[in-house]
Order: sequence, then structure tokens, then C-alpha cells
Amino acid sequence: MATYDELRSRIETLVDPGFKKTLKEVDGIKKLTVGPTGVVEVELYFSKPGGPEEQKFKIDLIKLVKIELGFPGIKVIFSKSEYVDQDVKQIKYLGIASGKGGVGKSTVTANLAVALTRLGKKVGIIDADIYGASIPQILKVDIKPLGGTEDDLMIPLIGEGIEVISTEFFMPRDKPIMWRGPMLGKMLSHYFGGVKWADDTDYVLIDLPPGTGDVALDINKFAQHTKMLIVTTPHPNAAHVAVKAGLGAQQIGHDVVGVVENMSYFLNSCSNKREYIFGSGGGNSVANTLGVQLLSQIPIGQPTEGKYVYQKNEPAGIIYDNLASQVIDLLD
Ligand SMILES: Nc1ncnc2c1ncn2[C@@H]1O[C@H](COP(=O)(O)OP(=O)(O)OP(=O)(O)O)[C@@H](O)[C@H]1O
Repeated sequence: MATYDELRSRIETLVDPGFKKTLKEVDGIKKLTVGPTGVVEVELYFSKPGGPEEQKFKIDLIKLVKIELGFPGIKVIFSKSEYVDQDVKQIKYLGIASGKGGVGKSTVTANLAVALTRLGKKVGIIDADIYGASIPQILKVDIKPLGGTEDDLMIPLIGEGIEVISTEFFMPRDKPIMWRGPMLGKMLSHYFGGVKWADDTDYVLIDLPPGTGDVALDINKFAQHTKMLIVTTPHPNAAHVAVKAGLGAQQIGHDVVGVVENMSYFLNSCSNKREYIFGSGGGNSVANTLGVQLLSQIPIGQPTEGKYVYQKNEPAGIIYDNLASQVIDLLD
């Protein structure tokens, strides 16, 4: 059986596949002890915990410790590494959440991504709204089998210049999905650790399923510094649950950057007056309760004919461009 020092220095030479650097370089050993019976207990900071990389890494580690170094057993715990590789551009994640379905979260996600692209940013979207995945439709993504990289990362598909990874790509068409929380967690771990985004990607927006539960918690596990944008309509019912989603996100440590009120009003083209069809005040009330800004109020209306997203010269497009520049300030 090897000595403690030998054990430590050999483990330090293992390469973290996400950073492509040794555990020593990324300060990846949190704790390493050898028990009285010789069983090794090790806690590691790892770039991609919970995914296939973790499994492969664990097998290599066990082989090293048991076969090469002669220890009788090993227990390993992985947690997310906070290491920041200065050589690699860091992607910033923004989760788009709502309490209720149907308030326009996917519409806001897609149009915000398009507006960010107009402002010169490179954007990707994780469509994690497994019950109502609609990003591929909104961005007119031509769905086909995904390509992969040599190290088994999925290559996203593209719509409107935006890279998209969606639950829709992995499901039989026109069939309902009946999943429970843990399966969502597995899916998310693949989305966070298993996608090859373009090298110059600035932001990845995550279209979350409606609600306040499992997924926000899971995201916290995979990307602790994910910021959140809350979408609501002006109606008190939507606002009430949006507050819950926002407070839940804040409680587990996410930084809520602001609120978007969608379907705020209808601009009557005859009178040129705003009509508050779905009531008013929801966005402000959510923002005040969460202690953040109401960033945008988006009117009711469809994009110009033949388009799925608002163009830069139409009123909603201008509002989205304004939202995008605020988001850039809030994420930088
Ligand atoms: N500002 C708007 N004006 C008019 N229609 C809108 C607006 N925003 C969204 N919609 C429409 O409302 C419907 C619901 O929008 P969307 O799918 O984006 O909601 P969602 O919150 O993502 O819902 P879910 O989470 O249930 O999938 C869609 O038909 C969309 O086109």
C-alpha cells in the first residue's frame, strides 16, 4: 500500500475533463483521508459533477487507488468546482422562470436571445421546459439528429442564429412526457455538462419549466451562479405565483436580476391608448416584493406577419432591445 503523500500526489495528477487541467492545477482535492482499515475517503471539486464525465473519472480514480496503489477501498464525493479558468471565456447563465405556465416565458426567452444577438452577443438557449418545450418552434429550428464532438459533447442545433438544445430533440414527436423530478435533474446535468456551445458564447438562457420546484434547485447544483429573470403577467394570480418562484430562487442563492411583465397592455391602434386587458400592477408588485427592478412591460401582440420573433423596428422589438441592454449590464 502506498504512503499518504504518494496517494495525494498521484491523485493530483489526474486530469479534470472539463478544465483539461490536473486536480493540482485546479485545486480539486477538497479533503483526502485514509481510515484505520486503509479505506481512502476523498472529496473532490469537479467541473461536471453528476454527468457521464464523473462516472468515467471515478472509474479511473478507483483503478489508480485500488489497483496501482494497493488501497483496499475508496469512497468518493464530488461537488461542483468553483475554479475559474482565466484562459477560457466564461459563459454566463440566465434562467427564465415563472410561477405559472402560459405567461410567455418561452416567448420572452426566445425574443430576449434574438435581441441580445442583435446587440452583438453570442447566445445559446437550454430549453428545459420539458412539459411545454416550444423554443425550437419559436426560433424555427430545423430538428434533425444532433452531432457530437470527439469527447462526446452534443452539438446544439441553430435557429435565428441562436444555438439551441431542447428536450424536444430527444422525444418522439407528438407524444406526451410524464417525468418525475429526478429524471429532470438527470436531463439538466446533460444540458449543463454535455453541450459544446460555440467558443465565443457569451450567454446561455435557460427556459425553465413553470413552477417553483425541483429544477431551480437542480440548476443551483450545476451552475451555482445562475442568475434569474422572473416573467409574470399583470394579473394578480400570475404575480402571486411568480413571487413564489422568485423567492424560492433567492432562498437557494440565485441572484434574481429583475422582472419582465408580459402581455402588459394592448395598444389600441384607433385610439392610440393602452388597454389593460389582463389588469395591471402584477409586474410592479412582483418586483417590489423581490426587491428588484421591473425591467420591461411587453404589450400584447404578435410579431409582424410571417415572423415568429419580433423584429428590431417594431414596438415590441424595440422593448426587447432595451431589455437586452439592461440584461447585459446586469450580467456583466
Ligand atoms: N406579448 C404577447 N402577446 C401575445 N401573445 C403572446 C405574448 N407572449 C406570449 N404570447 C403567446 O402566449 C402563448 C404562451 O406563450 P409561451 O409558450 O411563451 O408561454 P410559457 O410561459 O412559456 O408557457 P409554458 O411554460 O406553459 O410553456 C403562446 O401562444 C404565445 O405566442
